[in-house]
Formats: sequence, structure tokens, C-alpha cells
Amino acid sequence: MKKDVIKTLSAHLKGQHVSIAYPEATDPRVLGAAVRLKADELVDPVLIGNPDEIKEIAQKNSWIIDGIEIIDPENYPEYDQMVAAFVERRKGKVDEAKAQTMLKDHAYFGTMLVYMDKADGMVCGAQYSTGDTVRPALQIIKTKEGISSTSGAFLMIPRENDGQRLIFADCAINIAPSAQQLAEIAVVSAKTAEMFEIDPRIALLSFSSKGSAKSDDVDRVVEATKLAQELAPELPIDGELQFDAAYVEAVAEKKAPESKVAGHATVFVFPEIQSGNIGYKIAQRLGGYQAIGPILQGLNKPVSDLSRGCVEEDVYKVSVITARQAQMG
Ligand SMILES: CC(C)(COP(=O)(O)OP(=O)(O)OC[C@H]1O[C@@H](n2cnc3c(N)ncnc32)[C@H](O)[C@@H]1OP(=O)(O)O)[C@@H](O)C(=O)NCCC(=O)NCCS
Ligand SMILES: CC(=O)OP(=O)(O)O
Repeated sequence: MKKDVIKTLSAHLKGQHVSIAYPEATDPRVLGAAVRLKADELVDPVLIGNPDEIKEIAQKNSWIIDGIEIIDPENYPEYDQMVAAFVERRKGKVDEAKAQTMLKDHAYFGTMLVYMDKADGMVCGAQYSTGDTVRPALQIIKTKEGISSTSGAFLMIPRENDGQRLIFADCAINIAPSAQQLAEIAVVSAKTAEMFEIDPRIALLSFSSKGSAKSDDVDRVVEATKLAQELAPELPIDGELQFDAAYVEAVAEKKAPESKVAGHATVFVFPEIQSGNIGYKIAQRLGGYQAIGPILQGLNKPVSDLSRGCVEEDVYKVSVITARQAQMG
């Protein structure tokens, strides 16, 4: 049995009052997780929604929400400042009338709370699609200096927590990444791996291993591998590799005997979102892996998405990760 990574992160958060905004506070999975996080003193939740509705759901489930901040967008005293800050941030793209309409959307409202330092991070996506969760963050929070694209990684934990933890990326954001974007995803995913005490050995995945097949898509992964190696020469990065060559030592010996990563990879970079999203769900649903994420990488402040198929425990764990990201800056 390995050390529980969520417990390790939680130890840093205990009593530190990192605040997380929840735009879907009337979803019982979200509210239940927020109540537990507050009781465990890991997060100060900021619940967004109608206070009466939130209180009714809490009462029905015998959850105590005393002391948890609730912000009702319909009666927010700093609403005018928020509208002005939004118009300023989206200069030339959003006028005041449009901002008023857009801020009725709780994901935009919650993202603005983070932007205005009213919350340290945000967790959303139990009901909102990934696109609708992430778009406000891309437009308002934006990426860190030197990072052109946000991407979504999953922490993959063997169900019994008895084997190697892995990172899968990008499973959530970039529909058709260029070689440059893939290279950036490889490097930023190594940083995410380190947050979970995973020694990063990064494989750029393909349907080809070391020239076994030819196509433009394979060429893109080969190019991305070169770029990633240039971006982070200190990291073990290799490609193009099929999943079995990247993961299974015996296969690696046949398909990529010279590679230092093949057979030992811990960070798997998928060539595009279709394979990434399908791949993580297969590992989760058939392979018995716990999939935590998507953890958004490269934003100025942490905003996390959820899968709409999530359960309360997923919201709890993603919140812990988001709060830790906020703490680490
Ligand atoms: C993420 C996503 C919503 C962005 O697409 P979009 O809404 O069409 O966004 P746009 O192209 O209009 O761009 C909006 C802003 O975000 C920025 N942006 C878009 N993609 C970005 C990325 N990957 N990283 C950083 N910024 C990005 C744009 O530059 C633009 O900024 P600006 O308005 O300040 O100029 C889209 O790529 C998407 O739907 N991805 C798949 C999500 C999904 O369904 N995943 C599967 C389930 S997890
Ligand atoms: C991450 C993901 O696939 O999200 P959803 O299941 O909500 O589409």
C-alpha cells in the first residue's frame, strides 16, 4: 500500500484557510464535499447560489453549513466592481451590457471571484461541460508567462493504491494540439507529476514506436518529442512510443531497446484529445484506476474541472488538489 497522496496534500492545507469557489453549490455532490472539506479544515468553501436553496439541500441531508460563506450573485454587494473588472479584463471584447449577461452564468461569476482574489481557486464541472467550465478561465485568468496553452491532466491511481501512480495528459482541453503544444504539455505535465511525488519519465504516445509506422500524425509526435527535449533537456522524455512500449518493460526491449523512458514511463502524453479522453476513461472504467482530474495546468490561478460523472469523493479530492495548487502558486 502506497502513501495516500490526497492525505499528504491535505496535511499542507490543514487550518490554512485556502478558499475555493463552488459555482454548482446546489449540486448535492458538490455541497456534500464542501461541507466535509470545511469540517476537515482543509478548505474554506465559497458557495455560489441562492442561499435558501443551498440551506434546504443542506437541511435535507443533515449537513451543517453554519460558518460557510454563501455568495448570492443576485444580491452581491460588489457586483458593480465585478462588472467593471470584467469589462476591463476583456477590453474591446465585452461591453458592460454583455458583461451583465455573462456574469449571470455562475462559472463566469466564480472565475471573477478568483480573479478578484475573493477566492483562491475554483472547482466546477459536475454539471457544466468542460468547455463551459474552462472558457471563463482561459478568457479571464489566462495562462502563466511562458505557457501558451492550458491542458488537462489526470492523476491515475491503481484502485488498491498498490502500484505506480501515473499522469495522463492532455485528456481535456486541446482538441488538435500542434507539435509545439504537445511539447509544452509534456514539460508542464512533468511538474504536475512532481506535485504527486511521481518521478517524471515522459512518453509521447502514438500508434507507432520509433518509426514502425509512417504518417503526418506520427511526424507531429516525433517533432513534439524533439521540441520537448529542447525545452527541458534535464527531463527524461522520449517518443514516439506506443502505450505498450512505454509501459511494459518486455515490450520496450523489443520495440525501443535504446530508450531510457520506454518500459518505465510515468507521464503519458496523448497525441490529441480523442485518444487522451478515451484512454483515461478506459483505464478508469476497465482498468480499475482511480482517475482524479482533469487538473488544469498552466493557469495563473487554479481552476479545476470535474467530469459530469463525478461522485462526492471526486469533488473532495479535486478540491484538495486545487487548494494545494493555490498554495504552491
Ligand atoms: C477549451 C475550449 C472550450 C476553448 O475553446 P473556445 O471556447 O472555442 O475558445 P476560443 O477559441 O473562443 O478562445 C477563447 C479564449 O481562450 C483562449 N484559449 C483557447 N484555448 C486555449 C488553451 N488551450 N489554452 C489557453 N488559452 C486558450 C483563446 O486564446 C481565447 O482567448 P481571448 O478570447 O482572450 O483571445 C475548447 O478548446 C474545447 O471545447 N475543448 C474541449 C473540451 C472538452 O469537451 N473536453 C472533453 C471533456 S474533458
Ligand atoms: C473530463 C471529462 O471527460 O469530462 P465530462 O465527462 O464532463 O465530459
